[in-house]
Amino acid sequence: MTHRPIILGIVGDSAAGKTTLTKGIAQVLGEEDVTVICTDDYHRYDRKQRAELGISALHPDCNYVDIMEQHLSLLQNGQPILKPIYNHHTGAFDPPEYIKPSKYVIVEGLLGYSTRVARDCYDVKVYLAPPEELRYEWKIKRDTMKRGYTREQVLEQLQKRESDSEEFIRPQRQWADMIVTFYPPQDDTQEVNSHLNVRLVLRPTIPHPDMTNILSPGSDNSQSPIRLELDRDMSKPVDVLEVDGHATSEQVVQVERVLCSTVPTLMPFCSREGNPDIGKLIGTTGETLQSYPLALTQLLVAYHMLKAADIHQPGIQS
Ligand SMILES: Nc1ncnc2c1ncn2[C@@H]1O[C@H](COP(=O)(O)OP(=O)(O)OP(=O)(O)O)[C@@H](O)[C@H]1O
Ligand SMILES: O=C(CO)[C@H](O)[C@H](O)COP(=O)(O)O
Repeated sequence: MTHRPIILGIVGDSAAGKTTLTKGIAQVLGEEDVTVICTDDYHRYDRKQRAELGISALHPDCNYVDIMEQHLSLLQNGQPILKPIYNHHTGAFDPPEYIKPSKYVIVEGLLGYSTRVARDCYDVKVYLAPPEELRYEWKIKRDTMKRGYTREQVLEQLQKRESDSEEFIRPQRQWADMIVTFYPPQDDTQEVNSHLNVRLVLRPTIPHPDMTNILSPGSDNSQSPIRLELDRDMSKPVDVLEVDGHATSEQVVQVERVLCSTVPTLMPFCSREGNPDIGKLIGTTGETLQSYPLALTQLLVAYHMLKAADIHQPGIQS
């Protein structure tokens, strides 16, 4: 019998942090159990053709959205796919690869929630929405260091793509179960990336863990480095979990405890169990950073994957 994998979507604009979050979650779930698909592989044109046609990679017409949908449906049914490969170093396509889905599949990319068929394939949907200034900074550093662009070329691209970002990328926020925004603390715009705060918008489209006991009843939590608040997102009511970059290990452990009390299989991945890699990321200049806000984000997403596995794959979870 073919087991149906649990599928996580991670969508957001270019350099919003999708690959970084994907790597962290795969590390939490165990890389041998995770298949990662990047939807950049479904680009219709290579870099040279896009420049000639004057079309951006963000436009649905610049992508084989139909093949992406078909592959998502196959993966959802536990079937293998023959996936194209877009190579960011050469700006061209490599020979396709044959992929069999593991227990968990993470699909990250630009247009993952752009159609109903695609959206219906995910168990958990995350959208990344850093402030545009931070995203620009990340994109300039990443594209100049890893994709062979000059700073001027990246800035020109960002400017040219803005209308497609507005029309095709940002509206996908509405379909997410969880919206993740890393941002620098207000009092320090030069804050290093490991101390960024995170704002997690939790939509009631999936059952989130009950975190009310991390609040001291009756007290004002506005000054606390970890806060649970009620708010609105796209005019709909949501819960918001805020974690400041300077939250201490003890405070973070409190939240980890809440997550692990409902999903004990998450326990080995928590920082209190001595998982040294949780929250680690490679910075834009290749340096290794560690962030508690990132660690908690990874754990919360992993929590939802493990919960979904409990429901859809009973018996095969370790
Ligand atoms: N949470 C974070 N904290 C600090 N730095 C981050 C974070 N997320 C991403 N970055 C930095 O931003 C850069 C771009 O991130 P990443 O490659 O994950 O984006 P992406 O959304 O996958 O981009 P693309 O879609 O263009 O491939 C990374 O090189 C990393 O240094
Ligand atoms: O928006 C992007 C997501 O990564 C890239 O710009 C797009 O995939 C094209 O890649 P490249 O710039 O390497 O040709």
